[in-house]
Amino acid sequence: MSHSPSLPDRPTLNLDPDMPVDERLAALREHYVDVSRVHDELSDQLETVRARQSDLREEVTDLQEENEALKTSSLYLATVEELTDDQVLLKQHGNNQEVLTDVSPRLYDKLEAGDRVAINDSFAIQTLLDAETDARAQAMEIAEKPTVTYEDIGGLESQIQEVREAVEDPLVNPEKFETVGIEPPTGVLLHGPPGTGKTMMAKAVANRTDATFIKMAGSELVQKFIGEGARLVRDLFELAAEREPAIIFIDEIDAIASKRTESKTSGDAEVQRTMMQLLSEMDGFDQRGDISIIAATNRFDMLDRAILRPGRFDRLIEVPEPDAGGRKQILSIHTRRMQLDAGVDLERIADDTDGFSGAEIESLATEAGMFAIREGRTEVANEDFEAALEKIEDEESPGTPIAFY
Ligand SMILES: Nc1ncnc2c1ncn2[C@@H]1O[C@H](COP(=O)(O)OP(=O)(O)OP(=O)(O)O)[C@@H](O)[C@H]1O
Repeated sequence: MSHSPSLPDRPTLNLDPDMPVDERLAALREHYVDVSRVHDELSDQLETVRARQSDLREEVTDLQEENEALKTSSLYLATVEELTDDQVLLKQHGNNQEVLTDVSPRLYDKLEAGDRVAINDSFAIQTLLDAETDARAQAMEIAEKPTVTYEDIGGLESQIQEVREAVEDPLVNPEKFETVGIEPPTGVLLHGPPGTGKTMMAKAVANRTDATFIKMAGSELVQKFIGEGARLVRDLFELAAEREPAIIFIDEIDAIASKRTESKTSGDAEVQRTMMQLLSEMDGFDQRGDISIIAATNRFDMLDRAILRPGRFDRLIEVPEPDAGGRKQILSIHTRRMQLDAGVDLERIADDTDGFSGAEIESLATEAGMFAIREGRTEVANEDFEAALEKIEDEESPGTPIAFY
């Protein structure tokens, strides 16, 4: 190594047996002095090397820490749009921001338009995602702490109560179940028309329990990640185990757990494998600790009953379309940050919106706000809600299924 100091010459001793004794003694003394000197020199060198070793050890520890920090800090995902002469045009996922960034020639050679990459805060490419990581990152939505709370959900008091008992209590007070001597439900299935607050409820429990919220959409497993469904389901449970306490939310579970159809296409076999993986993950579930599973569907009638057996999705909660009281609450929630004219009668609007889901009521409120802006007003008036209602009703052309529940 270039840093190592050169070793001192080894002292030599030439003792001629014919030499007189006093000369041999003198030679030995001299040799002893040489050896002592070399010993001292070597000791010094050893000390220097030890000091250097300890410096290097410290450096290694620092680098390891830095490496860990780099590995654990959050990265964003982006897609390579174009490669210019020596730069890369990226589009960040989520906000669609486009950036031009420099890359090392080594990485540049590996990149192609369409590749997905992980980038840091300064848009520097950290890694090219392989198909596996890519699918995992895309198929799952992970939120450390979703912001939705029970107060943001209108009109589902009894459903919220049931969800709290079935999911929140086992996570927060597991001893309650132990004392009584019952097993908490394994999985909770929320079923009801689209846009009625099923996802919100799952997020609100995660918020309340400080659990990581991990969402996977059943439809994406079978449409987007063909051939990878079963592996992604395994990954989903593995990830939850790494992040526990965690709430796994499987949206549109009907896409992977529908009653078996007559046809025997390869697509069906794939869906079947994905469902079998889900069932086997759930069957081996009790050792998993702080993980809860919530699934949602708006096609309850289509479900394969195998997933509803005890130990699987054994707690069913119906989330219906809101009634007038519920609609009024949802309207208040979605207009609470809006400036409303004193003439706005939420009760009347709730009566006029029979058949609307929570999501549709939210768009009604936004639409009314848009009408006010268009009129140059800052307060939203009754007429804006009326105009919004008319617009939404016009858009629902006959024959378009809003809800196929
Ligand atoms: N009960 C509700 N209270 C307040 N807002 C609601 C309610 N239901 C729906 N919303 C609004 O509609 C949006 C969509 O709701 P959510 O995603 O929870 O519906 P969902 O039942 O999971 O729908 P889907 O079956 O289509 O996945 C929410 O972000 C919220 O703004």
